[in-house]
Amino acid sequence: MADSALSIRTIGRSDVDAFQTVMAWAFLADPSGEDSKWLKVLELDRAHAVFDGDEMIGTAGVLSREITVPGERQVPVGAVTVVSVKPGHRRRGVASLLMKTQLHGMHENGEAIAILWASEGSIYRRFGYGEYATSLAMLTMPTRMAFHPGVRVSDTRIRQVTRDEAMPFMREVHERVRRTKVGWLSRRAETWDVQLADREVDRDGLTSYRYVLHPEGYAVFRVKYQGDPSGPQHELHVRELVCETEQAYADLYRYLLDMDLAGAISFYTAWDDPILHMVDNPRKVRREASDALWLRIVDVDRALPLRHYSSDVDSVLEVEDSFCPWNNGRWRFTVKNGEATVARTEDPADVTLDAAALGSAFLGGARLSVLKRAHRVVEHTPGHVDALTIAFLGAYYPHCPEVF
Ligand SMILES: CC(=O)SCCNC(=O)CCNC(=O)[C@H](O)C(C)(C)COP(=O)(O)OP(=O)(O)OC[C@H]1O[C@@H](n2cnc3c(N)ncnc32)[C@H](O)[C@@H]1OP(=O)(O)O
Repeated sequence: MADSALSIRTIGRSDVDAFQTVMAWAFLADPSGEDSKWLKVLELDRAHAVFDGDEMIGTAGVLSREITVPGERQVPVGAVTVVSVKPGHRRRGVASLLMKTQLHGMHENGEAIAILWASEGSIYRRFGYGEYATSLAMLTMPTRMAFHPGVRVSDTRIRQVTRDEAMPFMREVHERVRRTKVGWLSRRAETWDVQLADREVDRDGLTSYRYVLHPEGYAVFRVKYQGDPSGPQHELHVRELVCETEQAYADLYRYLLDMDLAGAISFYTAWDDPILHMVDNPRKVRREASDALWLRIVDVDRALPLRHYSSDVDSVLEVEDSFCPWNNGRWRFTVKNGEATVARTEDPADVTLDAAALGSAFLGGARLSVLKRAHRVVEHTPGHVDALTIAFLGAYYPHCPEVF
C-alpha cells in the first residue's frame, strides 16, 4: 500500500535533473551524468516521478515500442524502464505506486502488453510480470572450431567498416529482421544512440565497437585483450549479430571464429542460437541461461488475440490478477485457424493461472505445462494444459536482443 504522503505525476523538462539524480542514486551509478544515456529515449509524458512533499524520490518510464509476436505481427508494447527509488525511501510503496499508475495508464490507452528487464528476480511477479517470457543464452566458445560438414560458408566478402559507414545499413537490416523475430523490438533513431552508445564508461576495459558488414547482415563486437606466452588470445564480445538469411549467419559466425589473434567468443544471444548445431563439437559451446524479458498482460481480452497460435484450442481460463483487477475472472479462450477470441464466461474453469504465468507463456517462452509442474498453473479439466502449451509454442524460442 502506498504511503499517503506520496504524490505522483508525469515529469516536465524542469524535472529531468532531479529524475536523473534519483536514478543515479538508486542504481548506484555516478551522479555526474555518466549514466544519463537512458534519458535520451525517455518520453516525458510517459515518465512518472513520485514525490514526498517537494522531494522527488521515485522514477519510472514507459517507452512506446513495437514488439513482434507470433505470426510475425508487430504490436504496440509499453517498455518499462528506469524504475528507481531513492535509498532511504524504499519499502514504503513507491515502486508499487509507479507500477500501478503505469499499468492503469496502459489499460486506459489500450496498450495490451508491458515488458521489462528486471534488475532483480524477486521484484516484478507481484505486479503481474511473468519471468522468462524470453530467455537469453550466454554463449562462450573457442575460436577456430570447424563447422559440421553440412554447413555451407559462402565466399561473400565481409568488410570491417567504420561506425558511420555501418549505421545506415544496420538500421535497414535491423528494421527488416526485427519484424520476423518474436520478441524483437522496433527502434527509433535515439534507440540506436542508446543501444550502441560507445562510451568509455560502458566498455569495462574492452575496445570500442567493431562493425562488420555482409550484404545480408552485420555483426558488432568489442575486443578484450588477452594473451599467454603462446601469443594473443583475445576475446570477441559480440553485441549484435543480425542477419536476413541463414547464409549470412553462417558466414558472419565463420568470420568471427576465424579471426586471427582471437581465442574465444562470447555472445548473449537467443536460447536456440543455431551455432550449437553448426559446429563440429557442440560441447565446446558453453551455454548459460538467464531470464530476459518479463512480460505483463495488461488486458487479457485485448492481448491474447494479438498473436497467432500454433494449434486450435477451446478452454476456459480463470485468471487471477489482484493488481489489474479488470482481468480477474473466467475467460473463454478459443483459437480457430490460429486466431484467438477471448470472451467473459460463467462456465467452469478448465485451467486457473495468474497474470504472471500467462505473461511468461504469451510469446511462447515458458511452457504452461512446466508452469503447471511448478504449481503456478492448475488444471481442472485433464488435457487442457497440454493443449494450451502446444498452442502457445512457436517454431523458435522468443528472444529480445536488447536491454532497454
Ligand atoms: C525495469 C527496471 O527498471 S528494473 C530496475 C529496478 N530498480 C532497481 O533495481 C534500483 C534499486 N532498487 C530500487 O530502486 C527499489 O528498491 C525498487 C524500485 C526495486 C523497489 O522500490 P520500493 O519502493 O522499495 O518497492 P515497494 O515499497 O513498492 O515494494 C513493493 C513490494 O515489493 C517488495 N520488494 C521491492 N523491492 C524488492 C527487492 N529488491 N527484492 C525483493 N522484494 C522487493 C517489497 O518488499 C514489497 O513487498 P510487500 O508488498 O510484500 O510489502
